[in-house]
Amino acid sequence: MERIERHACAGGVQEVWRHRSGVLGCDMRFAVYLPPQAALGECPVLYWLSGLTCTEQNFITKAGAQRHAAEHGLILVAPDTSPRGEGVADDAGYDLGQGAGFYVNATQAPWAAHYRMYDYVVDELPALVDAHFPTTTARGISGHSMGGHGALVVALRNPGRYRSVSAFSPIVAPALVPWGQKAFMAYLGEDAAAWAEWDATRLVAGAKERLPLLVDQGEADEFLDGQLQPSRLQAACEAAGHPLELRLQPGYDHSYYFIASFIGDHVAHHASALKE
Ligand SMILES: N[C@@H](CCC(=O)N[C@@H](CSC=O)C(=O)NCC(=O)O)C(=O)O
Repeated sequence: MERIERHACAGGVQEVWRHRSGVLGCDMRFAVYLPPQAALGECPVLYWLSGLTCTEQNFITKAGAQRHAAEHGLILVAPDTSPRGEGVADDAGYDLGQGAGFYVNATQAPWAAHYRMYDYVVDELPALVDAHFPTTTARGISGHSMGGHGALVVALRNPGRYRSVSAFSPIVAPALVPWGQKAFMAYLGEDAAAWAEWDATRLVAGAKERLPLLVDQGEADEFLDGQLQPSRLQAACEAAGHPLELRLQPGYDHSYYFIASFIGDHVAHHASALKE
């Protein structure tokens, strides 16, 4: 593992690391923010999953989360959004292939050889982070759009592993919208049953743990009706009795300006669960 960036930030340190991923079969980068408290002892970790077209850079350069993490003593970890490299399958579209891993384990050629972002986020990355940084066992997970879908699915599929979960503008029902349908057809094939395992609105009904979901959604989001459809998550949560706080924010779009406006609330939400 090699550190390739280090910047003083909000009293702590923002770093970017490169490592060989055995799960993905390629070199990967992830960002880690170490708050000032990490110099003195162990801190809980909040994982952030970014959206389509992102790398590990978007969140750390645009969201302004570091000052909130410093206030609450949380380590932030933000991985890249897919495997990458010359030998890794790709697509001409921005919504499939490199930059668009969708946090699933692909089963179909040519994607299955490298696209296992779920295993990477759930197992390989936390093991690496815990081995190299001063972490407690307390973990939260959040994300945006494709990464919001990823955060919800990862938390719902892993009862007991995360103490908190939240999302900005998540793709809540990927099996029913164009972004998700394109990715799932490519990565998972035609079997609808396989798709349901990666769809938050389908997973809520059978969730083994009723971990409260915090979701922020901009009402002026250009993808709201076509790709995001948060009312589907609301209906699924109501039917299952799953706690959901869905906050519709007037005037906000899909961008990181929206995330930057409310990331403080999300970090505080995670901190209250992670520091219990
Ligand atoms: N057509 C756009 C789509 C890309 C886009 O909007 N990406 C979002 C996430 S969308 C869902 O996962 C994003 O986070 N972009 C990066 C950023 O820094 O804003 C395009 O290709 O521009």
